[in-house]
Amino acid sequence: MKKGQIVEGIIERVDFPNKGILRAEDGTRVIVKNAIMGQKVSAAVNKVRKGKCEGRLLEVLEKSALELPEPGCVHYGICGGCTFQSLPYEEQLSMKEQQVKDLIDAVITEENKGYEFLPIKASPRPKAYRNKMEFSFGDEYKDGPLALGMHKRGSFYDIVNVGECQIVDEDFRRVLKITLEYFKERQIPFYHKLRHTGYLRHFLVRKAAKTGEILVDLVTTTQTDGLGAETESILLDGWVKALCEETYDGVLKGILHTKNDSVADTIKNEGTDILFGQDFFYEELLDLKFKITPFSFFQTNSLGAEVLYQTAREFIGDALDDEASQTVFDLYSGTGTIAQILSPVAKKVIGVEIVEEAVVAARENAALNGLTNCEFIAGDVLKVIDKIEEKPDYIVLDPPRDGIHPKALEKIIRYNVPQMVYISCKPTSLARDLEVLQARGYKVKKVQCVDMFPSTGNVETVVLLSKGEVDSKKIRVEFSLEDMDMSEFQDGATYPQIKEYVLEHTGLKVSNLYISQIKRKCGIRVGKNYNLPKSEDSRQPQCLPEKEKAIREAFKYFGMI
Ligand SMILES: C[S@@+](CC[C@H](N)C(=O)[O-])C[C@H]1O[C@@H](n2cnc3c(N)ncnc32)[C@H](O)[C@@H]1O
Repeated sequence: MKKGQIVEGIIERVDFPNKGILRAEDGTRVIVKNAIMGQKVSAAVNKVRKGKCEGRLLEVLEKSALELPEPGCVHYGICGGCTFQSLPYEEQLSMKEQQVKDLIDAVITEENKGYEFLPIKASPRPKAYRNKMEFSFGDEYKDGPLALGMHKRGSFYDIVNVGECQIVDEDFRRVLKITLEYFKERQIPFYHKLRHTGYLRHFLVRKAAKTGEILVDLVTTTQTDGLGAETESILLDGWVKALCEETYDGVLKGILHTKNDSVADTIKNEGTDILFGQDFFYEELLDLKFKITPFSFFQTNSLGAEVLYQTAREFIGDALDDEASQTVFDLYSGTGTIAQILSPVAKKVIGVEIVEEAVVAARENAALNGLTNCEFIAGDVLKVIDKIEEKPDYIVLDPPRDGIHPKALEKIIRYNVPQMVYISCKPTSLARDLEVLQARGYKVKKVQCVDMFPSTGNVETVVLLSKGEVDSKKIRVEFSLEDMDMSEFQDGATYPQIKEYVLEHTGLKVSNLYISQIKRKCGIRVGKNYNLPKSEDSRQPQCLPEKEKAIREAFKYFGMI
């Protein structure tokens, strides 16, 4: 198989999250992203590495028998947001369930083979389920009119207007439409990612499912020279007026303006002004109230989150015997949702979360809910757990997509608690961490998927882990980092892994050359002659400071520095 070759075939299956597998005529398996099981497609091979072949979807030649006659959204196929909109919801659920089961079965040890894989739980709303969207400004095609919506499928630059988006409700669509029309009429320039010029970048909308409260945030650069006769404050005042006039009274709680001049294509908080109202809103989950600020983590499907937390609570309920005397650790606690849900059944809950703003919100939320046995600590789990004096009887883990840092996982395992619940939003990282946990004596008891992201390839998984019959308090378990399979993380963290991490966390694309430059700066071994200049005085492009920072962050994550 060669790069550039065109292949045709039927998609045999789809691996997590959206990797269609096509069997080419010569028997080679080609990964075709965004294809659906049963579709006949053509693809252009764009990567051939170590026996793995990837292709870019060119055309769907024949629909799959599984697909609906009409997809559920007019933007389907163009918008990069939803891959599985054309599959009936039941099919989406069984596909995700199978993908997670396959990933877990591939790592499950012989003695854990009898674990219970419970049927997937559906999102209470398969449509209009999101409480948060990050829309981008751009043009629909080169030098086309202003657009505000999602990235086109497979494009880093082009934006598609998503005025009829089905995974949000009418209020999202209304504020989106008002905002696009307002800035389009005034011909306000969008931030051009290649030229680094322009003003409008992103539009963040959050709406609570239970309270109906809305918070919006316009993210711009500080480049106000393109605003013509209008000064920035007149322009923004007009936008606020337009939103307030056309949005129902009382539900629009705050209109914010965030300035961000970073090269990375992610929403960052470099200073936020309140243009109207307040910079927070309230949501309710399982009879508890939560204050949410623009940049702190909160599950994006509120009703689905209730199902997720209920599932975790049921698993924990099975495990906590003498509830009133147990100390529970909620690691990676965000705004403290899980801690507060567990508070009534524990002596004390300690949450650890890296985002300071989320910790402040968690404390406020606990007070708001009248809970007095929750403590929240700001910092990296890896470091904070060395400083906590109390020992947990029970641990709940809800890490970010990359899973748990191996050194943090080691420290967590050292607590030797009899039971843990692991909530994961990325089954591939979950499977990796389960391998370590099993090797350290944890048994996988139960696994259940909860669909929080209908029409997309993502899914949450809840796992109950147990030390089995072993009385953990009497056993001293010795292990060291040398015993662990750290190959994925040590200076062996591969270039593709570093690139993926940087892209996922900052939106920046970095080259092998830049990674190797920063490796050298950090004193990390670089493969012999890897991207060395051909001669001493030859000039190579130098890594921009922002990309250097992102690469260093990745090195830190992988424990390389
Ligand atoms: C999937 S969220 C879970 C949040 C919370 N449990 C919930 O359900 O709302 C993961 C959280 O881990 C936090 N986080 C990421 N890396 C961390 C680290 N190294 N130490 C502590 N928290 C971290 C993120 O900021 C985020 O709030």
